[in-house]
Amino acid sequence: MTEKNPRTLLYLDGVSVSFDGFKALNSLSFVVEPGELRAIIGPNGAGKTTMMDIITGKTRPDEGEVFFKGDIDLTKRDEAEIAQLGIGRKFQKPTVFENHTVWDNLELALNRGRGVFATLFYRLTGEDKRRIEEILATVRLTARRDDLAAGLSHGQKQWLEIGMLLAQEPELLLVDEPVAGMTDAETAETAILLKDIAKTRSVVVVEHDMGFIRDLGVKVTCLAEGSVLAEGSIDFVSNDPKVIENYLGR
Ligand SMILES: Nc1ncnc2c1ncn2[C@@H]1O[C@H](COP(=O)(O)OP(=O)(O)OP(=O)(O)O)[C@@H](O)[C@H]1O
Repeated sequence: MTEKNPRTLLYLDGVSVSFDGFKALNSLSFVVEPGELRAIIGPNGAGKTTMMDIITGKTRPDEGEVFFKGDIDLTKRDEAEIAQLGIGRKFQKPTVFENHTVWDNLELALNRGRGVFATLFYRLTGEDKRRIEEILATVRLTARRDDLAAGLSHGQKQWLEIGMLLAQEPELLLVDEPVAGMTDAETAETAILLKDIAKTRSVVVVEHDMGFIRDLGVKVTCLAEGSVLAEGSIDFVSNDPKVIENYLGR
């Protein structure tokens, strides 16, 4: 049982969910503190995606507690409400608007909460522009601001989408396999970028790339068969015989 602290940003305890009798999550407990960057590793089918689905309200747990910012019960909220509460999710595949410029993608993301009609007549304030400039710098796309998103590399599209999520000012950002398909240079830059982002919010990143996880240099949680197998520094986790047997040694 995990001790619940009112300052804890995300708190999962004893979370289980089954699909057709198969336990995808099995009494999972997981805690993220404000401003924390956490890496999640684990074999295929370990429950990493299902855990993200539970946090974002896509899947309901059969059992267990899921709280955000101390006392907000996420199991009672739907996906839209959870996004509104400040939980952003980056899926594996980038879904940027290819035929719009980098700047316009960020402007659209900034306007997302305003509704279609309001957006049509909305003019960016100086503050909005300053915010977009800041996001461009964070996601390393200042020099590409006027280029169509279609012309970006795969890695840059991933960064743009992270920028679009930042426009929503999430307190918790969930990022699923961001470096899959990236070049080595982009992968190294993504580790720096996520560390920058985690200076102002919490980030949970799922990845299989162990070099990238090592670059992050943060606490790692290894999931297997729907629960936590090991948790701690990368050296601690990667030397755990259970982790070697279930994941690294495969
Ligand atoms: N909606 C669903 N219906 C049936 N089974 C599901 C569903 N979602 C997940 N599962 C099963 O639950 C298990 C956990 O899957 P999950 O996608 O969470 O693992 P994962 O750790 O994200 O794996 P990967 O690294 O391959 O993405 C898998 O065996 C999967 O087939």
